[in-house]
Amino acid sequence: MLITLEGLDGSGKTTVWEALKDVHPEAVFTREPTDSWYGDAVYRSMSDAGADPLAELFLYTADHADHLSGTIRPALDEGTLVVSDRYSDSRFAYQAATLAESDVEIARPMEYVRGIHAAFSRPPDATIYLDLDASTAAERAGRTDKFERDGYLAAVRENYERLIDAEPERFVRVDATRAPEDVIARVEDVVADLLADPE
Ligand SMILES: Nc1ncnc2c1ncn2[C@@H]1O[C@H](COP(=O)(O)OP(=O)(O)OP(=O)(O)O)[C@@H](O)[C@H]1O
Ligand SMILES: Cc1cn([C@H]2C[C@H](O)[C@@H](COP(=O)(O)O)O2)c(=O)[nH]c1=O
Repeated sequence: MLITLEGLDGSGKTTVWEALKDVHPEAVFTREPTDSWYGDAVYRSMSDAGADPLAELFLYTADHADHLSGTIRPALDEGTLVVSDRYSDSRFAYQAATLAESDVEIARPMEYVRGIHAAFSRPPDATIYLDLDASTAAERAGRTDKFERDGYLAAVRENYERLIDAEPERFVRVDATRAPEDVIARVEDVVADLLADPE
C-alpha cells in the first residue's frame, strides 16, 4: 500500500512522517523531492527565484520518475507499506499554481500536469491531507523560499481542494491546526484504519 502525506509547507508532514516511523518499522519511508541527484537539481531550481516554471516542473517530474522506478515500485512489488512525504499531488497543486501565475500560456495548468503523470505514474492508495491555512503555514515554514508566500500558498491550497473534490475517496483530511501530538495521534489512527481495511 502506498500512503502519501500532503499539505502546504509547514503543515506538519515531516513531523508526522517521523512519528510514523516508530509505529511502522516495517514500512519504507520516503519523500519528494528525493535525496538523489535529481532531487539535488530540484532544490537548485527551488533556490533560483528566476527558474523557468516549465523546466522546474520537469525537474520535479524527473525526480518522481526515478523515485518510482528506484524506490516506490520495488517496495510495493514486495508488499511493503510505503509512506511518502509529498508525492504527485504536490506537483498538481504547486506547479499548477506556479504555471498559473507565470507567463507560460497553458490554459488548464493542473490538467496539463496531471496529464504528464497519467502516462507513467502510480497513484497513491490513500493520501492524508494536513489541512492548514496559508498564513499559518507560511509562518510555521519560516517564509524562507519562493514557495512560502501567503498568496501563493493560498492558490496551492485551492488546488488541493480541487484534488480532494475530484477524488474524495482517496483523501483523508486532518486538521493541522491542532497540537502536534493530536495531529500525530489522528494520523496514526488513520493509517491503522487504512491497513485494517485496505479497500
Ligand atoms: N501541529 C503543529 N502545531 C504547531 N507547530 C507544528 C505542528 N506540526 C509541526 N509544527 C512545526 O512547524 C514547523 C514545520 O513542520 P514540518 O517540517 O513538520 O512541516 P512540513 O509540512 O514538513 O513543512 P515543509 O513542507 O516546509 O517541509 C516545524 O517547526 C514544526 O515543529
Ligand atoms: C514534491 C514537490 C515539492 N514542491 C515544493 C513544496 C516545498 O515548498 C518544496 C520542498 O518540499 P519540502 O517538503 O519543504 O522539503 O518543494 C513542489 O512545488 N512540487 C513538488 O512536486
